[in-house]
Amino acid sequence: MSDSPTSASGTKADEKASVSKGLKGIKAADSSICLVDGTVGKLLYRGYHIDDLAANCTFEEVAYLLLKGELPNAAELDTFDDPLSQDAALTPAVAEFIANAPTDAPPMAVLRTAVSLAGLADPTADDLSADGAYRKCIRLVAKLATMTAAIHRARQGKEAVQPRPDRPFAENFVRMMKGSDPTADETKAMDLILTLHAEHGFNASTFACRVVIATLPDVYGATTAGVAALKGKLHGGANTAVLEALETIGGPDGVDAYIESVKARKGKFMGFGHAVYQVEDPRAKHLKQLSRRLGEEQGDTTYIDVSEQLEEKVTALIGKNCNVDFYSASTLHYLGIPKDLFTCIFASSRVAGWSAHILEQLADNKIIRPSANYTGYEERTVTPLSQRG
Ligand SMILES: CC(=O)SCCNC(=O)CCNC(=O)[C@H](O)C(C)(C)COP(=O)(O)OP(=O)(O)OC[C@H]1O[C@@H](n2cnc3c(N)ncnc32)[C@H](O)[C@@H]1OP(=O)(O)O
Ligand SMILES: O=C([O-])CC(=O)C(=O)O
Repeated sequence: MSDSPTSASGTKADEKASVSKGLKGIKAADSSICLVDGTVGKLLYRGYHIDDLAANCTFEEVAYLLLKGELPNAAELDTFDDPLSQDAALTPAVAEFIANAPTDAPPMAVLRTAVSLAGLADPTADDLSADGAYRKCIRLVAKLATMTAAIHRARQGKEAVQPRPDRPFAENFVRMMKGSDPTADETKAMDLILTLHAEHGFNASTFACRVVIATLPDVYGATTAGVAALKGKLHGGANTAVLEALETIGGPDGVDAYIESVKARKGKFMGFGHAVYQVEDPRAKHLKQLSRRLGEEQGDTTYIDVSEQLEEKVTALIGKNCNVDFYSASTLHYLGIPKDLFTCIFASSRVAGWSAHILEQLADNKIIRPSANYTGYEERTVTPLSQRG
């Protein structure tokens, strides 16, 4: 059966009908969560500019804003913090799965499975009432950071560090990864990274969450889809690919040769280009500054020096700016995080945006089912197997 109206002649469907490949530029639903204006590089979460949020809010405040629509006052934030910290601990099955996962498995694959497994341990997983779905979302915002930290520890053969309900989110996150208290600077850096990555409209992973939740399964399944989509190197996985590029380049002297090698194999420059921004990604400058500061504090600016050179040369060459993944690579590296964990850090933040979209989709649901411009055979008859050449 054709998936779209066929031509009047009844022969092959019209191959020239207009499609928007990748749904680029198509508005698939109303949403009040995020504005991304790619022509001027403007990003608003619920009407607040990303620069304003980056300067003035913690990740908890941003998560509250995304999920509830307004910034919290102090009392509201306290109330929000309760489930956020109490739900942070992992259930035994999930903790055990992470502790025993193959250490060479991609951390994002472990995270994806852990999120799905967490759904099995929640007897209320299928409750999609407004309250029920909200509680699941908070649970996942709380747990992805704990999962990420536990994955990091397990890969080093170390015991997971339990979350401390009395600690702020970013501090707890770094603490669970390091196994000791972070410095105020490390906590601030993590807070900024989490805020900058939390939300970005109908990006691929968020859209995947919305497609899944729109069939009314459960929040865990929708979030699993988000993790699965974010893993790819054209999306969240680009941050790992950027660090691989920096390692290949080695130092400022290697930049030109690297650019030539990408050109020669007609490859893509990881961390450059964006589906929406035609100008600078407004998050990149924050990460660039943070990366330089961390590099200077550590007395090793190699990767930030290389990144800045690469940015200048690649932008001039391909006419595309760097995106959020570009400077997050050197930043996370300076924070001592191994490159294949970068995308899990991204997921631990983006889960706030995914959750807001899951709740928004549920509040005014319509199954998401676009059509294809069918370009195959119109209709033909089956030749019996014995007669096929
Ligand atoms: C959090 C995020 O997801 S941010 C994005 C992270 N991804 C990356 O950094 C990977 C590298 N970048 C890319 O692959 C792309 O720019 C994407 C996937 C981000 C956006 O893709 P599109 O919406 O198709 O971008 P756009 O329409 O501008 O691309 C048109 C052409 O420009 C060229 N182009 C785009 N980005 C790049 C790049 N980084 N390097 C070289 N050429 C590029 C390609 O020829 C592309 O066509 P193709 O995809 O058929 O090869
Ligand atoms: O919006 C997109 O296409 C990619 C994304 O998630 C982001 O830039 O944060």
